[in-house]
Amino acid sequence: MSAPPRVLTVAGSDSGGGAGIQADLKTMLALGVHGMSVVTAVTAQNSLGVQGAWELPVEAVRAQFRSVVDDIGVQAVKTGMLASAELVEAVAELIAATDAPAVVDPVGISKHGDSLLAASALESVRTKLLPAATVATPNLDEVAELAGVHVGSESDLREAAAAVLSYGPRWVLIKGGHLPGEAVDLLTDGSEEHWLRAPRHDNRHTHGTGCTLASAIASQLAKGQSVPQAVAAAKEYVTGAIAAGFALGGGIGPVDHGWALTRGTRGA
Ligand SMILES: Nc1ncnc2c1ncn2[C@@H]1O[C@H](COP(=O)(O)OP(=O)(O)O)[C@@H](O)[C@H]1O
Ligand SMILES: Cc1ncc(COP(=O)(O)OP(=O)(O)O)c(N)n1
Repeated sequence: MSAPPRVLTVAGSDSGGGAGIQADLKTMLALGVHGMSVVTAVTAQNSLGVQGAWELPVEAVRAQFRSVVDDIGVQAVKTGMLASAELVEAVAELIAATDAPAVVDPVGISKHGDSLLAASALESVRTKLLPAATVATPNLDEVAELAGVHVGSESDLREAAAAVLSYGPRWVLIKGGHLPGEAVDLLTDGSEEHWLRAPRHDNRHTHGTGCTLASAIASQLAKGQSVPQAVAAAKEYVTGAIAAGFALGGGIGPVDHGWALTRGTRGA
């Protein structure tokens, strides 16, 4: 039997299982690829927020990456929480030297407002990490932090995309999830433009949306899809996961990574 496509996530651990490494690996399983991980940081996290975060040494991150890439090989890489300038720079160097496409989710703060990236790392994200990205997937807070563009409505998304593209990713997907109304995102490489639209689901249990979308894009790229195809398929997947998001703990519950596998059977 032939091996499935292999996808590597380089991200932080979310003990609550809704975002980070855990979201990425569940997404990869749901989308039929073999998921692998490089842990960059460990968070103590639940539906109420982030109670603690600890970075791994750069050496441990490099060693995990080499172990996976040099033996098993990867068809796509996804990056998430990188915590510090040192980790951002090390990971940027590793992915730039790898042939596989890289989906860079420049994670800054969690939905609860907890910081997952040191302010001192922003310049390394701009100058080292974004240029190594095949697709960068900032949300609106990250666009404001990285590029100084404040998006107040859909009509600002083009300006935001141009600003992020100026740092060098091949494609950018600006996620408009924090805007009111339809959930609209803009994918562009500076010449092609793809608008992705989905109905907004009035569900507060949306923890992990960004991680889930980025790892779904990486999974589809690993299967050989083009960037626009991969992003369209990933948008459909994350929209289903948001619609099925469920309550856990006392705060914001996770999206349902397994929605397409377990449709109608959860809780049965
Ligand atoms: N309530 C919602 N209903 C439908 N789609 C949503 C909703 N909230 C976010 N999205 C979509 O989820 C994806 C992730 O976006 P977003 O939540 O902005 O990312 P992040 O988790 O990085 O803040 C985007 O495709 C966005 O349009
Ligand atoms: C360990 C870890 N990594 C990333 C995030 C942010 O995840 P995201 O998908 O953007 O979801 P929200 O936290 O915004 O719901 C995280 N929380 N933890």
